[in-house]
Amino acid sequence: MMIENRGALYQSRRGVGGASCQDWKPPRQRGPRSCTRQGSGAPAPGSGATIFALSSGQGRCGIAVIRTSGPSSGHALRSLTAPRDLPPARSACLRLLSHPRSGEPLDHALVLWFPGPQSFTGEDCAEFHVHGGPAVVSGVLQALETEAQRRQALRQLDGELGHLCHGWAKTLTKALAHVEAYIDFGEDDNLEEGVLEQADSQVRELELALSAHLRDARRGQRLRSGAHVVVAGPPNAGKSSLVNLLSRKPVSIVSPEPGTTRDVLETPVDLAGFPALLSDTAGLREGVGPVEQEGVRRARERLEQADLILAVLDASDLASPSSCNFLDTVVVRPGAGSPRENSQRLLLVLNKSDLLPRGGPDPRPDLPPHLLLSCLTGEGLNGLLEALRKELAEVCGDPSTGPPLLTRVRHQHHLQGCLDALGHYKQTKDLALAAEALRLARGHLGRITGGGGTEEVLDIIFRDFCVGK
Ligand SMILES: Nc1nc2c(ncn2[C@@H]2O[C@H](COP(=O)(O)OP(=O)(O)OP(=O)(O)O)[C@@H](O)[C@H]2O)c(=O)[nH]1
Ligand SMILES: [Mg+2]
Repeated sequence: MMIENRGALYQSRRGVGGASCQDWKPPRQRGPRSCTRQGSGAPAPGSGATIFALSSGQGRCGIAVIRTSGPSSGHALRSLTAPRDLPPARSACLRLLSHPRSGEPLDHALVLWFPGPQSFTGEDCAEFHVHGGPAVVSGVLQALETEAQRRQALRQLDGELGHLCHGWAKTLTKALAHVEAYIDFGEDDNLEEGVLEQADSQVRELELALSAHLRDARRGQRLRSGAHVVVAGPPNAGKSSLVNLLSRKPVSIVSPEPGTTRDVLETPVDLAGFPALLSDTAGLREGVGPVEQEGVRRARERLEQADLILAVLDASDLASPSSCNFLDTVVVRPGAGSPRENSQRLLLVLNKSDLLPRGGPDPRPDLPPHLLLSCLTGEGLNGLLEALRKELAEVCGDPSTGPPLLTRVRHQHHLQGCLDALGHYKQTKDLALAAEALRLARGHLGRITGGGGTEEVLDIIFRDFCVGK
Protein backbone atom coordinates (compact mmCIF):
# COMPACT_ATOMS: atom_id res chain seq x y z
CA MET A 1 0.00 0.00 0.00
CA MET A 2 1.42 3.36 -0.95
CA ILE A 3 0.90 6.29 1.36
CA GLU A 4 0.81 9.44 -0.66
CA ASN A 5 2.70 12.24 1.00
CA ARG A 6 3.60 14.57 -1.77
CA GLY A 7 0.52 16.72 -1.62
CA ALA A 8 1.01 19.46 0.88
CA LEU A 9 3.39 22.11 -0.18
CA TYR A 10 4.81 24.29 2.47
CA GLN A 11 3.15 27.65 2.90
CA SER A 12 6.10 29.91 3.53
CA ARG A 13 5.41 33.13 5.36
CA ARG A 14 8.25 34.88 3.65
CA GLY A 15 7.27 37.90 1.67
CA VAL A 16 4.01 38.33 3.56
CA GLY A 17 3.22 41.92 4.30
CA GLY A 18 6.08 43.30 2.25
CA ALA A 19 6.11 47.02 1.75
CA SER A 20 3.33 48.20 -0.49
CA CYS A 21 2.89 51.37 -2.37
CA GLN A 22 0.42 52.71 0.13
CA ASP A 23 2.94 55.30 1.24
CA TRP A 24 3.27 56.65 -2.26
CA LYS A 25 2.20 60.23 -2.64
CA PRO A 26 0.38 61.24 -5.79
CA PRO A 27 2.67 62.78 -8.34
CA ARG A 28 2.80 66.49 -8.63
CA GLN A 29 -0.06 67.52 -10.90
CA ARG A 30 0.53 70.31 -13.30
CA GLY A 31 -2.94 71.08 -14.36
CA PRO A 32 -4.71 69.16 -17.07
CA ARG A 33 -2.23 67.69 -19.43
CA SER A 34 -3.55 66.53 -22.67
CA CYS A 35 -2.65 62.94 -22.85
CA THR A 36 -0.13 62.18 -25.51
CA ARG A 37 -0.08 58.51 -24.63
CA GLN A 38 -0.98 56.17 -27.43
CA GLY A 39 -3.03 53.08 -26.72
CA SER A 40 -0.85 50.02 -26.54
CA GLY A 41 -2.89 48.17 -29.14
CA ALA A 42 -4.54 44.83 -28.86
CA PRO A 43 -3.01 42.56 -26.26
CA ALA A 44 -0.63 40.13 -27.81
CA PRO A 45 -1.86 36.54 -27.55
CA GLY A 46 -0.76 34.64 -24.48
CA SER A 47 2.17 33.28 -25.40
CA GLY A 48 11.73 16.48 -9.40
CA ALA A 49 9.60 16.19 -7.05
CA THR A 50 10.89 13.62 -4.70
CA ILE A 51 8.33 11.03 -3.76
CA PHE A 52 8.48 9.19 -0.51
CA ALA A 53 6.17 6.42 0.56
CA LEU A 54 5.79 3.47 2.82
CA SER A 55 6.41 0.56 0.50
CA SER A 56 5.83 -2.30 2.90
CA GLY A 57 2.41 -3.21 4.26
CA GLN A 58 0.67 -0.86 6.61
CA GLY A 59 -0.08 -1.76 10.20
CA ARG A 60 2.10 -3.64 12.67
CA CYS A 61 5.05 -5.44 11.16
CA GLY A 62 8.61 -6.30 12.18
CA ILE A 63 10.32 -4.08 9.66
CA ALA A 64 8.74 -1.35 7.52
CA VAL A 65 10.42 -0.07 4.37
CA ILE A 66 10.12 3.57 3.41
CA ARG A 67 11.38 4.55 -0.01
CA THR A 68 12.15 7.88 -1.57
CA SER A 69 12.67 8.45 -5.25
CA GLY A 70 13.67 11.70 -6.91
CA PRO A 71 16.37 14.32 -7.01
CA SER A 72 16.16 15.16 -3.30
CA SER A 73 16.58 11.58 -2.10
CA GLY A 74 20.26 12.04 -1.25
CA HIS A 75 19.48 15.20 0.64
CA ALA A 76 16.66 13.47 2.55
CA LEU A 77 18.96 10.60 3.45
CA ARG A 78 21.72 12.91 4.67
CA SER A 79 19.40 15.14 6.66
CA LEU A 80 17.81 12.26 8.58
CA THR A 81 20.86 10.13 9.32
CA ALA A 82 23.93 10.44 11.48
CA PRO A 83 26.69 10.59 10.35
CA ARG A 84 25.36 12.96 7.66
CA ASP A 85 27.30 11.51 4.73
CA LEU A 86 25.79 9.22 2.11
CA PRO A 87 26.37 5.51 2.69
CA PRO A 88 28.21 3.58 -0.04
CA ALA A 89 25.90 2.89 -3.00
CA ARG A 90 23.76 -0.25 -2.79
CA SER A 91 25.10 -1.34 0.61
CA ALA A 92 22.99 -1.62 3.74
CA CYS A 93 24.30 0.51 6.63
CA LEU A 94 23.04 0.84 10.17
CA ARG A 95 22.31 4.50 10.95
CA LEU A 96 20.63 6.50 13.66
CA LEU A 97 17.68 8.40 12.19
CA SER A 98 16.74 11.68 13.78
CA HIS A 99 14.38 14.50 12.94
CA PRO A 100 16.24 17.00 10.72
CA ARG A 101 14.87 20.06 12.57
CA SER A 102 14.36 19.01 16.18
CA GLY A 103 17.14 16.42 16.33
CA GLU A 104 14.73 14.06 18.08
CA PRO A 105 15.91 10.44 17.62
CA LEU A 106 13.51 8.40 15.50
CA ASP A 107 14.98 4.92 15.12
CA HIS A 108 18.07 2.84 14.43
CA ALA A 109 17.54 1.83 10.85
CA LEU A 110 19.18 0.10 7.94
CA VAL A 111 19.56 2.61 5.13
CA LEU A 112 20.36 1.99 1.48
CA TRP A 113 21.39 4.48 -1.15
CA PHE A 114 20.75 3.84 -4.86
CA PRO A 115 22.11 6.69 -6.97
CA GLY A 116 20.25 7.00 -10.29
CA PRO A 117 20.15 5.82 -12.98
CA GLN A 118 21.07 2.44 -11.47
CA SER A 119 17.95 2.28 -9.37
CA PHE A 120 14.51 0.77 -9.71
CA THR A 121 12.98 4.10 -10.80
CA GLY A 122 16.04 5.39 -12.67
CA GLU A 123 16.22 8.34 -10.26
CA ASP A 124 18.16 8.74 -7.04
CA CYS A 125 16.47 6.50 -4.46
CA ALA A 126 16.90 5.84 -0.79
CA GLU A 127 15.44 3.16 1.46
CA PHE A 128 14.91 3.28 5.19
CA HIS A 129 14.30 -0.10 6.83
CA VAL A 130 12.83 0.93 10.17
CA HIS A 131 11.23 -0.90 13.08
CA GLY A 132 7.65 -1.33 11.98
CA GLY A 133 5.68 0.23 14.83
CA PRO A 134 3.20 2.90 13.67
CA ALA A 135 4.87 5.61 15.81
CA VAL A 136 8.28 5.02 14.22
CA VAL A 137 6.86 4.82 10.71
CA SER A 138 4.80 7.96 11.04
CA GLY A 139 7.71 9.78 12.72
CA VAL A 140 10.03 9.01 9.79
CA LEU A 141 7.36 9.86 7.21
CA GLN A 142 6.67 13.14 8.97
CA ALA A 143 10.35 14.01 9.10
CA LEU A 144 10.65 13.30 5.38
CA GLU A 145 7.57 15.36 4.67
CA THR A 146 8.90 18.30 6.65
CA GLU A 147 12.12 18.13 4.72
CA ALA A 148 10.32 17.93 1.37
CA GLN A 149 8.11 20.86 2.29
CA ARG A 150 11.05 22.92 3.43
CA ARG A 151 12.84 22.36 0.16
CA GLN A 152 9.71 23.18 -1.80
CA ALA A 153 9.32 26.40 0.17
CA LEU A 154 12.90 27.38 -0.50
CA ARG A 155 12.36 26.71 -4.16
CA GLN A 156 9.20 28.76 -4.06
CA LEU A 157 10.39 32.17 -3.02
CA ASP A 158 14.10 32.15 -2.28
CA GLY A 159 14.68 30.17 -5.41
CA GLU A 160 13.61 30.58 -8.98
CA LEU A 161 10.17 31.95 -8.25
CA GLY A 162 11.59 34.62 -5.96
CA HIS A 163 14.09 35.49 -8.66
CA LEU A 164 11.33 35.78 -11.25
CA CYS A 165 9.05 37.87 -9.03
CA HIS A 166 11.88 40.24 -8.19
CA GLY A 167 12.64 40.60 -11.90
CA TRP A 168 9.00 41.43 -12.65
CA ALA A 169 8.89 43.89 -9.77
CA LYS A 170 12.04 45.60 -11.03
CA THR A 171 10.61 45.99 -14.52
CA LEU A 172 7.37 47.35 -13.14
CA THR A 173 9.07 49.83 -10.82
CA LYS A 174 11.10 51.07 -13.76
CA ALA A 175 8.01 51.51 -15.94
CA LEU A 176 6.30 53.36 -13.10
CA ALA A 177 9.32 55.60 -12.52
CA HIS A 178 9.41 56.50 -16.19
CA VAL A 179 5.73 57.37 -16.31
CA GLU A 180 6.11 59.43 -13.11
CA ALA A 181 9.12 61.20 -14.56
CA TYR A 182 7.17 61.99 -17.68
CA ILE A 183 4.28 63.43 -15.67
CA ASP A 184 6.52 65.48 -13.40
CA PHE A 185 9.36 66.60 -15.62
CA GLY A 186 8.29 65.86 -19.17
CA GLU A 187 7.82 69.46 -20.25
CA ASP A 188 10.56 71.24 -18.35
CA ASP A 189 13.42 68.87 -18.58
CA ASN A 190 12.98 67.59 -22.09
CA LEU A 191 12.94 63.92 -21.20
CA GLU A 192 14.32 61.77 -23.95
CA GLU A 193 11.93 60.70 -26.61
CA GLY A 194 10.15 57.42 -26.29
CA VAL A 195 9.94 57.25 -22.49
CA LEU A 196 6.29 56.31 -22.52
CA GLU A 197 6.65 53.90 -25.42
CA GLN A 198 9.38 52.14 -23.49
CA ALA A 199 7.13 51.84 -20.44
CA ASP A 200 4.35 50.48 -22.68
CA SER A 201 6.57 47.80 -24.11
CA GLN A 202 7.83 46.81 -20.66
CA VAL A 203 4.24 46.46 -19.49
CA ARG A 204 3.36 44.33 -22.51
CA GLU A 205 6.24 41.95 -21.83
CA LEU A 206 5.31 41.75 -18.18
CA GLU A 207 1.72 40.95 -19.06
CA LEU A 208 2.82 38.03 -21.22
CA ALA A 209 5.08 36.65 -18.50
CA LEU A 210 2.43 36.98 -15.79
CA SER A 211 -0.31 35.36 -17.88
CA ALA A 212 1.97 32.42 -18.69
CA HIS A 213 2.69 31.91 -15.01
CA LEU A 214 -0.94 32.13 -14.01
CA ARG A 215 -1.71 29.41 -16.51
CA ASP A 216 0.97 27.32 -14.82
CA ALA A 217 -0.64 28.01 -11.45
CA ARG A 218 -3.44 25.60 -12.27
CA ARG A 219 -0.80 22.95 -12.84
CA GLY A 220 0.75 23.74 -9.48
CA GLN A 221 -2.59 23.16 -7.81
CA ARG A 222 -2.92 19.78 -9.50
CA LEU A 223 0.51 18.85 -8.25
CA ARG A 224 -0.58 19.71 -4.75
CA SER A 225 -4.01 18.15 -4.68
CA GLY A 226 -3.69 15.46 -7.35
CA ALA A 227 -4.72 15.37 -11.00
CA HIS A 228 -8.23 14.11 -11.73
CA VAL A 229 -7.83 10.99 -13.82
CA VAL A 230 -11.14 9.47 -14.90
CA VAL A 231 -11.40 5.93 -16.28
CA ALA A 232 -14.33 5.75 -18.68
CA GLY A 233 -15.62 3.51 -21.45
CA PRO A 234 -18.43 1.20 -22.45
CA PRO A 235 -19.63 -1.49 -20.02
CA ASN A 236 -17.40 -4.52 -19.46
CA ALA A 237 -14.36 -2.98 -21.16
CA GLY A 238 -12.22 -3.60 -18.06
CA LYS A 239 -12.36 -0.14 -16.46
CA SER A 240 -12.57 -1.45 -12.92
CA SER A 241 -9.83 -3.99 -13.65
CA LEU A 242 -7.60 -1.12 -14.79
CA VAL A 243 -8.39 0.97 -11.70
CA ASN A 244 -7.48 -1.97 -9.47
CA LEU A 245 -4.31 -2.61 -11.43
CA LEU A 246 -3.14 1.01 -11.26
CA SER A 247 -4.02 1.47 -7.62
CA ARG A 248 -2.66 -1.96 -6.67
CA LYS A 249 -5.69 -2.65 -4.50
CA PRO A 250 -9.22 -3.96 -5.01
CA VAL A 251 -11.02 -0.62 -5.19
CA SER A 252 -13.80 -1.77 -7.50
CA ILE A 253 -15.78 -4.94 -8.03
CA VAL A 254 -14.85 -6.73 -11.24
CA SER A 255 -17.29 -9.11 -12.84
CA PRO A 256 -18.14 -10.45 -16.32
CA GLU A 257 -21.59 -8.89 -16.03
CA PRO A 258 -21.86 -5.59 -17.93
CA GLY A 259 -23.08 -2.76 -15.73
CA THR A 260 -21.27 -3.86 -12.56
CA THR A 261 -19.99 -0.43 -11.55
CA ARG A 262 -22.90 1.91 -10.87
CA ASP A 263 -21.35 4.81 -9.01
CA VAL A 264 -18.19 6.88 -9.22
CA LEU A 265 -15.48 5.29 -7.07
CA GLU A 266 -12.42 7.33 -6.44
CA THR A 267 -9.08 6.50 -4.93
CA PRO A 268 -5.90 8.55 -4.41
CA VAL A 269 -2.94 6.95 -6.16
CA ASP A 270 0.63 7.56 -7.14
CA LEU A 271 0.46 7.35 -10.91
CA ALA A 272 3.89 7.10 -12.49
CA GLY A 273 5.26 9.36 -9.78
CA PHE A 274 2.45 11.93 -9.86
CA PRO A 275 -0.30 12.33 -7.30
CA ALA A 276 -3.68 11.57 -8.82
CA LEU A 277 -7.26 10.98 -7.85
CA LEU A 278 -8.33 8.00 -9.94
CA SER A 279 -12.07 7.62 -10.60
CA ASP A 280 -13.77 4.45 -11.78
CA THR A 281 -17.09 5.11 -13.51
CA ALA A 282 -20.14 3.26 -14.74
CA GLY A 283 -19.97 1.91 -18.30
CA LEU A 284 -21.53 4.40 -20.71
CA ARG A 285 -24.61 3.00 -22.41
CA GLU A 286 -28.20 4.02 -23.06
CA GLY A 287 -31.51 2.24 -22.48
CA VAL A 288 -30.84 0.84 -19.04
CA GLY A 289 -32.75 0.92 -15.76
CA PRO A 290 -32.97 4.01 -13.56
CA VAL A 291 -30.12 3.07 -11.18
CA GLU A 292 -27.62 2.40 -13.94
CA GLN A 293 -28.87 5.48 -15.79
CA GLU A 294 -28.02 7.59 -12.76
CA GLY A 295 -24.57 5.96 -12.74
CA VAL A 296 -24.14 6.91 -16.39
CA ARG A 297 -25.17 10.50 -15.61
CA ARG A 298 -22.60 10.68 -12.82
CA ALA A 299 -19.95 9.17 -15.07
CA ARG A 300 -20.59 11.85 -17.69
CA GLU A 301 -20.48 14.55 -15.05
CA ARG A 302 -17.14 13.25 -13.76
CA LEU A 303 -15.79 13.11 -17.30
CA GLU A 304 -16.37 16.83 -17.65
CA GLN A 305 -14.18 17.49 -14.61
CA ALA A 306 -11.31 15.24 -15.67
CA ASP A 307 -7.82 16.56 -16.21
CA LEU A 308 -6.96 13.30 -17.94
CA ILE A 309 -9.39 10.73 -19.35
CA LEU A 310 -8.31 7.11 -19.54
CA ALA A 311 -10.66 5.91 -22.26
CA VAL A 312 -10.92 2.10 -22.12
CA LEU A 313 -12.32 -0.11 -24.86
CA ASP A 314 -12.44 -3.89 -25.18
CA ALA A 315 -9.95 -4.57 -28.01
CA SER A 316 -11.93 -7.66 -29.00
CA ASP A 317 -15.22 -5.79 -29.17
CA LEU A 318 -14.45 -2.60 -31.05
CA ALA A 319 -17.34 -2.92 -33.46
CA SER A 320 -20.08 -3.12 -30.82
CA PRO A 321 -22.60 -0.24 -30.71
CA SER A 322 -21.44 0.84 -27.22
CA SER A 323 -17.77 0.91 -28.33
CA CYS A 324 -18.61 2.88 -31.48
CA ASN A 325 -20.80 5.28 -29.57
CA PHE A 326 -18.08 5.88 -26.97
CA LEU A 327 -15.51 6.44 -29.71
CA ASP A 328 -17.76 8.97 -31.44
CA THR A 329 -18.92 10.88 -28.40
CA VAL A 330 -15.96 10.85 -26.03
CA VAL A 331 -12.77 9.91 -27.87
CA VAL A 332 -13.27 11.69 -31.17
CA ARG A 333 -15.53 14.57 -30.40
CA PRO A 334 -17.24 16.56 -33.12
CA GLY A 335 -14.89 19.23 -34.39
CA ALA A 336 -11.88 17.05 -33.72
CA GLY A 337 -8.60 18.69 -34.47
CA SER A 338 -9.37 21.52 -32.10
CA PRO A 339 -8.02 21.21 -28.58
CA ARG A 340 -10.28 19.39 -26.14
CA GLU A 341 -12.32 21.52 -23.80
CA ASN A 342 -10.50 22.85 -20.72
CA SER A 343 -7.29 21.49 -22.23
CA GLN A 344 -8.43 18.04 -21.08
CA ARG A 345 -6.12 15.24 -22.11
CA LEU A 346 -7.06 11.72 -23.16
CA LEU A 347 -5.30 8.38 -23.44
CA LEU A 348 -7.05 5.67 -25.43
CA VAL A 349 -6.44 2.16 -24.09
CA LEU A 350 -7.52 -1.01 -25.91
CA ASN A 351 -7.79 -3.55 -23.11
CA LYS A 352 -8.07 -7.34 -23.30
CA SER A 353 -5.29 -7.52 -25.89
CA ASP A 354 -4.79 -11.12 -24.72
CA LEU A 355 -7.99 -11.99 -26.59
CA LEU A 356 -6.51 -10.82 -29.91
CA PRO A 357 -4.59 -13.25 -32.12
CA ARG A 358 -1.00 -13.27 -30.86
CA GLY A 359 1.28 -11.07 -32.95
CA GLY A 360 -1.68 -10.20 -35.17
CA PRO A 361 -2.22 -6.79 -36.73
CA ASP A 362 -3.50 -3.78 -34.84
CA PRO A 363 -7.26 -4.36 -34.48
CA ARG A 364 -8.19 -0.88 -35.69
CA PRO A 365 -5.27 1.07 -37.19
CA ASP A 366 -7.78 3.77 -38.14
CA LEU A 367 -8.35 4.70 -34.49
CA PRO A 368 -6.65 7.70 -32.88
CA PRO A 369 -3.31 6.90 -31.20
CA HIS A 370 -3.86 4.13 -28.67
CA LEU A 371 -2.13 1.66 -26.39
CA LEU A 372 -2.74 -2.07 -26.19
CA LEU A 373 -3.10 -3.49 -22.71
CA SER A 374 -4.13 -6.64 -20.96
CA CYS A 375 -5.22 -6.13 -17.38
CA LEU A 376 -5.33 -9.90 -17.15
CA THR A 377 -1.68 -10.58 -18.05
CA GLY A 378 -0.20 -7.14 -17.31
CA GLU A 379 1.15 -6.89 -20.86
CA GLY A 380 1.35 -3.27 -21.98
CA LEU A 381 1.30 -1.90 -18.43
CA ASN A 382 4.81 -0.43 -18.64
CA GLY A 383 3.91 1.36 -21.86
CA LEU A 384 0.77 2.73 -20.24
CA LEU A 385 2.70 3.96 -17.18
CA GLU A 386 5.19 5.71 -19.43
CA ALA A 387 2.37 7.37 -21.38
CA LEU A 388 0.73 8.37 -18.10
CA ARG A 389 3.99 9.88 -16.88
CA LYS A 390 4.20 12.05 -19.99
CA GLU A 391 0.56 13.12 -19.82
CA LEU A 392 0.70 13.89 -16.11
CA ALA A 393 3.90 15.88 -16.53
CA GLU A 394 1.85 18.07 -18.89
CA VAL A 395 -1.13 18.22 -16.56
CA CYS A 396 0.79 18.82 -13.31
CA GLY A 397 4.06 20.29 -14.51
CA ASP A 398 7.30 18.63 -13.55
CA PRO A 399 8.69 20.45 -10.51
CA SER A 400 12.17 19.07 -10.99
CA THR A 401 12.59 20.36 -14.51
CA GLY A 402 9.84 22.79 -15.37
CA PRO A 403 9.48 26.44 -14.43
CA PRO A 404 8.79 27.09 -10.76
CA LEU A 405 5.11 26.61 -10.12
CA LEU A 406 2.88 29.00 -8.27
CA THR A 407 1.20 26.74 -5.80
CA ARG A 408 0.12 29.34 -3.32
CA VAL A 409 -3.25 30.95 -3.65
CA ARG A 410 -1.95 34.20 -2.17
CA HIS A 411 0.70 34.49 -4.88
CA GLN A 412 -1.83 33.74 -7.56
CA HIS A 413 -4.20 36.33 -6.16
CA HIS A 414 -1.57 39.06 -6.26
CA LEU A 415 -0.30 38.11 -9.69
CA GLN A 416 -3.85 38.23 -11.00
CA GLY A 417 -4.34 41.62 -9.30
CA CYS A 418 -1.15 42.86 -10.92
CA LEU A 419 -2.28 41.60 -14.32
CA ASP A 420 -5.69 43.27 -13.97
CA ALA A 421 -4.06 46.56 -13.05
CA LEU A 422 -1.77 46.30 -16.09
CA GLY A 423 -4.92 45.81 -18.18
CA HIS A 424 -6.25 49.10 -16.83
CA TYR A 425 -2.95 50.77 -17.61
CA LYS A 426 -3.26 49.71 -21.21
CA GLN A 427 -6.83 50.85 -21.54
CA THR A 428 -6.60 54.33 -20.09
CA LYS A 429 -5.51 57.31 -22.13
CA ASP A 430 -5.11 59.48 -19.05
CA LEU A 431 -1.55 59.58 -17.79
CA ALA A 432 -2.42 60.12 -14.14
CA LEU A 433 -4.75 57.11 -14.21
CA ALA A 434 -2.14 55.10 -16.07
CA ALA A 435 0.43 55.86 -13.35
CA GLU A 436 -2.10 54.94 -10.69
CA ALA A 437 -2.72 51.59 -12.41
CA LEU A 438 1.02 50.91 -12.42
CA ARG A 439 1.25 51.81 -8.72
CA LEU A 440 -1.58 49.39 -8.01
CA ALA A 441 0.13 46.68 -10.07
CA ARG A 442 3.43 47.29 -8.27
CA GLY A 443 1.61 47.17 -4.94
CA HIS A 444 0.39 43.66 -5.76
CA LEU A 445 3.89 42.46 -6.61
CA GLY A 446 5.19 44.23 -3.50
CA ARG A 447 2.98 41.97 -1.42
CA ILE A 448 4.92 39.00 -2.78
CA THR A 449 8.42 40.42 -2.98
CA GLY A 450 8.40 43.48 -0.72
CA GLY A 451 9.88 46.77 -1.91
CA GLY A 452 8.48 49.11 -4.56
CA GLY A 453 8.12 52.16 -2.33
CA THR A 454 8.63 55.82 -3.16
CA GLU A 455 12.38 55.74 -2.57
CA GLU A 456 12.93 53.02 -5.13
CA VAL A 457 10.92 54.87 -7.76
CA LEU A 458 12.71 58.16 -7.09
CA ASP A 459 16.10 56.44 -7.28
CA ILE A 460 15.26 55.22 -10.75
CA ILE A 461 14.00 58.65 -11.85
CA PHE A 462 17.23 60.34 -10.74
CA ARG A 463 19.38 57.54 -12.11
CA ASP A 464 17.78 57.35 -15.53
CA PHE A 465 17.04 61.01 -16.24
CA CYS A 466 18.93 64.29 -15.87
CA VAL A 467 16.24 65.90 -13.78
CA GLY A 468 16.53 68.20 -10.78
CA LYS A 469 20.33 68.21 -11.05
N1 LIG B 1 -9.44 -11.56 -21.11
C1 LIG B 1 -9.42 -10.46 -20.39
N2 LIG B 1 -10.46 -10.18 -19.57
C2 LIG B 1 -10.43 -9.05 -18.87
C3 LIG B 1 -9.37 -8.12 -18.96
N3 LIG B 1 -9.65 -7.07 -18.18
C4 LIG B 1 -10.83 -7.32 -17.59
N4 LIG B 1 -11.32 -8.53 -18.01
C5 LIG B 1 -12.56 -9.15 -17.63
O1 LIG B 1 -13.63 -8.40 -18.18
C6 LIG B 1 -14.74 -8.43 -17.32
C7 LIG B 1 -15.20 -7.02 -17.02
O2 LIG B 1 -14.18 -6.36 -16.28
P1 LIG B 1 -14.50 -5.08 -15.40
O3 LIG B 1 -13.20 -4.57 -14.96
O4 LIG B 1 -15.53 -5.39 -14.36
O5 LIG B 1 -15.11 -4.15 -16.52
P2 LIG B 1 -15.81 -2.73 -16.37
O6 LIG B 1 -15.48 -1.95 -17.57
O7 LIG B 1 -15.48 -2.13 -15.06
O8 LIG B 1 -17.32 -3.12 -16.40
P3 LIG B 1 -18.61 -2.31 -15.88
O9 LIG B 1 -18.34 -1.85 -14.49
O10 LIG B 1 -19.67 -3.34 -15.91
O11 LIG B 1 -18.83 -1.21 -16.82
C8 LIG B 1 -14.30 -9.20 -16.09
O12 LIG B 1 -14.73 -10.52 -16.22
C9 LIG B 1 -12.80 -9.14 -16.14
O13 LIG B 1 -12.17 -10.23 -15.51
C10 LIG B 1 -8.28 -8.45 -19.83
O14 LIG B 1 -7.31 -7.72 -20.00
N5 LIG B 1 -8.38 -9.62 -20.51
MG1 LIG C 1 -16.64 -1.56 -13.48
